[in-house]
Amino acid sequence: MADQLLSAVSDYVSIPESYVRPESQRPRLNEVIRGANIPTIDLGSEDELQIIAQVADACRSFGFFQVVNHGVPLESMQKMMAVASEFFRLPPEEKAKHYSDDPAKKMRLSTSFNIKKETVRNWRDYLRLHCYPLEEFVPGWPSNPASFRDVVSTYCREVRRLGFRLLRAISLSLELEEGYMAKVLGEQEQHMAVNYYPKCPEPELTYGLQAHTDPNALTVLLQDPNVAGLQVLKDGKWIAVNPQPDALVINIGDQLQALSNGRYRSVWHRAVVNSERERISVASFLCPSSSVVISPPEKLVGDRARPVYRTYTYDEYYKKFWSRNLDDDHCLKLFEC
Ligand SMILES: COc1cc(/C=C/C(=O)SCCNC(=O)CCNC(=O)[C@H](O)C(C)(C)COP(=O)(O)OP(=O)(O)OC[C@H]2O[C@@H](n3cnc4c(N)ncnc43)[C@H](O)[C@@H]2OP(=O)(O)O)ccc1O
Ligand SMILES: O=C(O)CCC(=O)C(=O)O
Ligand SMILES: [Fe+2]
Repeated sequence: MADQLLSAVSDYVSIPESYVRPESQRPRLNEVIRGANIPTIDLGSEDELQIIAQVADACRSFGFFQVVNHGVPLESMQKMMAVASEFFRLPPEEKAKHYSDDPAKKMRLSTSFNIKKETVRNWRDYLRLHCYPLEEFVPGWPSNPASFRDVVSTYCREVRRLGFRLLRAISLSLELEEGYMAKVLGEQEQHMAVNYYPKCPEPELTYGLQAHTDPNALTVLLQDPNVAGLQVLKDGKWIAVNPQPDALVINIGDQLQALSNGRYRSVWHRAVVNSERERISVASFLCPSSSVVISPPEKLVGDRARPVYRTYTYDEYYKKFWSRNLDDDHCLKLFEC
């Protein structure tokens, strides 16, 4: 029901019980490392070999990096954030038209993560869109704000181009042919989560989105340049990602961890909230289509007797992924040989 949306209420003075995590699962914000940040890679550099080396290093050590000079125009990023903000400011009755709890829907507005299933809620509303091929999905997207479809489809096209450019760099960084990952991952699906995290009066007690890894291949995250909230797990410690105004955040998803035979890492990350400011982020997920077979190339199996993970289809993987809780053990563990 649409009245479950956090954005249907103008301000909270305390958080309802249904959002309060048990003591042992709280974010412990005072223990988070600030000022360390994830690597930043300048994709505009003329030194391609250096870019590829930096990509290899970031994917191995953090599984996360920010990119600048990435080819997505700043204007397009700003318009995407503006239209997302306008969408969540629409009157509740307008947003209610898009509300659904059914995860199989290809366009829906919902709250938390999966309210039919979870025991504790997240401090988050989200709009989820299937984005590829655009001509199939755009007619089903919201038409209010009036510029929504134009702005979001332009942004989606640009992000897709960036995604394929990154897959090329990732292939080369693993000493594979430049088109290897794009070919193996096939005609990739593209999904978007527009995340809205309202101000939260008790941010120590809850999450925007609890710890998880992304089940897809590669994620491109646009975030509010002025409000931090994304945190990445590194060596057992949570590191706060400081947003850079012109940067996009890239992370390796589970499928690239499997295809690289464990060399590149799909790492745990989470979104926390704060009491001062709302935050918006826009996650674009490049996903293999469901029939794609995931198995690393011979070259990356190397001298080992067998790959780290057994061969599976993406369909098999994401059914398993969704049948668990988001913060259970790493889903790839269930596919180890
Ligand atoms: C953490 O957030 C994410 C998400 C992503 C996503 C990257 C992708 O790769 S998206 C590609 C996967 N496709 C979808 O999510 C489309 C929506 N779901 C479906 O089409 C189907 O549910 C299904 C995934 C194909 C499974 O179908 P079926 O076998 O018929 O079983 P169901 O009864 O539909 O679902 C099983 C179980 O999982 C729950 N669930 C399914 N999808 C989602 C979802 N998108 N979000 C939350 N929960 C989901 C469903 O409710 C069922 O739960 P039960 O307890 O009722 O069994 C990338 C990065 C991210 O951070
Ligand atoms: O909002 C964020 O910073 C993280 C979002 C995220 O990890 C996701 O949507 O998968
Ligand atoms: Fe994520």
